[in-house]
Amino acid sequence: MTGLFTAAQVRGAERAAMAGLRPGVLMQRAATGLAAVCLGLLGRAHGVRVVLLVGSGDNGGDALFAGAVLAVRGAQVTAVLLAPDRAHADGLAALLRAGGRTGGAESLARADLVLDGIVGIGGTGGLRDDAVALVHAAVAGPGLLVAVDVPSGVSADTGEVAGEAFPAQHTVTFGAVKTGLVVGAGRGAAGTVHLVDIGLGPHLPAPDAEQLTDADVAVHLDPPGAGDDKYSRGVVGVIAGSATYPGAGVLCTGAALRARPGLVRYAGTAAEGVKAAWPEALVTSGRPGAAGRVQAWVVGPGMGTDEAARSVLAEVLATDLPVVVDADALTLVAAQPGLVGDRTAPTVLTPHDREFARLFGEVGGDRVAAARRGAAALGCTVLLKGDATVVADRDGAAFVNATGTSWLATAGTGDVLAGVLGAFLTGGPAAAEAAAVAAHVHGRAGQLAAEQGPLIAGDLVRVLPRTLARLRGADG
Ligand SMILES: NC(=O)C1=CN([C@@H]2O[C@H](COP(=O)(O)OP(=O)(O)OC[C@H]3O[C@@H](n4cnc5c(N)ncnc54)[C@H](OP(=O)(O)O)[C@@H]3O)[C@@H](O)[C@H]2O)[C@@H](O)CC1
Ligand SMILES: Nc1ncnc2c1ncn2[C@@H]1O[C@H](COP(=O)(O)OP(=O)(O)O)[C@@H](O)[C@H]1O
Ligand SMILES: [K+]
Repeated sequence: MTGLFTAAQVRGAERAAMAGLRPGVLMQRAATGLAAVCLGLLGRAHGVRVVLLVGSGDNGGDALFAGAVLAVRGAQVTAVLLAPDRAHADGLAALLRAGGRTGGAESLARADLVLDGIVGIGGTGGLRDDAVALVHAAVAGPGLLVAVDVPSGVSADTGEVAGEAFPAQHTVTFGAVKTGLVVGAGRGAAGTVHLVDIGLGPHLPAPDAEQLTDADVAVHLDPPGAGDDKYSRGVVGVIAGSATYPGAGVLCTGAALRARPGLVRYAGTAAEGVKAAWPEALVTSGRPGAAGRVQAWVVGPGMGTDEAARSVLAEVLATDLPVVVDADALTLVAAQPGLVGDRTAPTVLTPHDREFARLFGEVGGDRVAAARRGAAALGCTVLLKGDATVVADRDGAAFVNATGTSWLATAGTGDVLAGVLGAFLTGGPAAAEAAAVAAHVHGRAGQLAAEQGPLIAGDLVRVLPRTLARLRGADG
């Protein structure tokens, strides 16, 4: 797992680490690591033009010391100081000693690399006007955009951008990954995140949220053993689609079958379509109770929101089985929250932003807090979809998904996610982790399918076996 941390948590760890170190050591580690990443990105230093955007805090200090390292290696380094009388004095002296100089924003027009040291974890509110003007000039220029610790303008804690932010292609972050680099608008502004170890590890508290790695997911993908049969692999029940629109039922059932093949039962009005597409599924057009025993239900995609759908949903939610509540079922729960309020078995709600708003009010800029708010309000697990899907449990535990591709923004991919999630809910991990595993697998399937060009939802189902085989082989 990759821990995600808030600015306050990182500052606390910094204080503890500093207690045993000479002043300035952590900044030297940060700046040396930053310069090494820049050298790696540039391929060489000699003759390369580097421009530093320098605010008056330690973030600017990091940029100045890294600039000094690059200048010693032969780079032409120019520091643009936002507040010349308040720039980090030792950092500026080091840069000048190394042959660097100070200059104006016009240097950005010829930069090979721009280091954004305007503001890091000490930022508050929207980026100020003078900083915004520099960011615009950097974007207009040809340089590779690299943020120091956090792209200026991004909230390190939440990923919110109040106003504008430095649109980094790479972010070199120190000590720990901040939550705001991987979620919401911050994810888009951060580009590729590089973590530089500055020795905070032993001093960091439990993380604010977590990201699963391929290896974390692989432990939940054991192949069947000699003693397994179709029932022991988990029985998923799917209620999705309608006679007129069977697609959601076909996608959801196919995803459940492909994700963790054991047994999938389908109950609903898309029975004919599902039977034709998936002869492996046990299909009934009757009510959920007629489907036979299942270990987890997926209910909602394309099922409609009429009284018949409401009554089917109520029947499923009245069981003591884990349930994935998706799409139309979310609309029904928004109208009647009591449907899930009394459940003790795991319930995972999987809204996109509009569905979330109907249930809990607008998502807002802090997506992790929003998911936590929803989970606490209904005592459920909430999987909030997005380019970085967030999972929050009712106890506050949270995951931010690290996989995926914007090619997933196409109809029906959510139906596939619901089916995959149903499959993982039948065994193994607890609800929140199952949801995080499903989002991870779904994102990897999207990446794999997108290698062949634009994907449609059915492609995700087709590549699921190969996705799982690849993940099973993951060792880190
Ligand atoms: N923690 C660690 O382990 C380590 C931390 N390290 C580094 O220290 C950094 C934190 O440094 P920090 O505390 O000095 O704050 P920082 O991010 O430079 O911000 C303060 C500056 O921003 C300005 N400013 C504020 N808001 C603004 C806005 N909206 N728009 C524009 N400007 C704004 C504010 O201006 P002022 O309010 O003072 O006028 C002041 O100039 C951290 O991110 C990392 O890089 C590493 O060196 C080593 C280990
Ligand atoms: N821009 C994007 N980048 C990455 N993933 C996305 C993006 N847009 C949507 N997704 C993912 O695609 C899926 C869409 O689900 P949903 O909105 O329910 O669509 P549908 O109802 O058509 O199935 C979710 O898993 C979501 O996280
Ligand atoms: K920065």
